[in-house]
Amino acid sequence: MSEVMPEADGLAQVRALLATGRQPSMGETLRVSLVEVDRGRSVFEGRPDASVLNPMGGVHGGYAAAMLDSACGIAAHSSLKAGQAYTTLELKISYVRGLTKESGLCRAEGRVVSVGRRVAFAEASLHDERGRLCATATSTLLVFEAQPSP
Ligand SMILES: CC(C)(COP(=O)(O)OP(=O)(O)OC[C@H]1O[C@@H](n2cnc3c(N)ncnc32)[C@H](O)[C@@H]1OP(=O)(O)O)[C@@H](O)C(=O)NCCC(=O)NCCSC(=O)Cc1ccccc1
Repeated sequence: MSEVMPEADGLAQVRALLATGRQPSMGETLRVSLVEVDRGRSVFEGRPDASVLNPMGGVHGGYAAAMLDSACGIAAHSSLKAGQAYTTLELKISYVRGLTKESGLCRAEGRVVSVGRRVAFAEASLHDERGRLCATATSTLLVFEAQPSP
């Protein structure tokens, strides 16, 4: 994204991605989509199915982790100035309720807590189609100067 619009701020970059209607490859693999973005806020949706189960038959914990990491990351991205980049340093997940292939359309909403010169903090929560809280996350992200593309 920042490679495509390096002169734009984070919100403009994410909005440009949203406008294409395409998802990065991880989103395509998991069939998880960014559906909303504002400055400091993002929403992802996904419908877990039989392709994302763990050996116990529940939804693999990585599915919710991927949605929550994405929600925290894009919430932080949308708060950045032009020329800044970021990456997740740490992600803490609380699995409150198990997801199943019957959970329906799940929504992960991310929110930035603070953005400093070097570190951003974000949090996210994931609800199932019935509106039940299934998982929460807190994330620490490193903010750094974007490297120009070679
Ligand atoms: C069950 C508990 C851990 C604890 O809940 P508590 O503190 O006791 O709370 P509470 O009693 O309020 O129950 C809440 C609701 O849960 C239901 N329920 C309760 N017990 C069971 C049960 N035994 N089985 C099924 N459901 C149970 C209970 O009826 C209630 O539902 P209801 O309101 O009646 O409709 C809950 O926090 C949870 O499910 N977290 C999600 C964990 C998760 O999904 N982790 C990620 C996947 S792991 C992975 O992938 C790693 C891996 C990968 C690859 C290879 C190997 C491994």
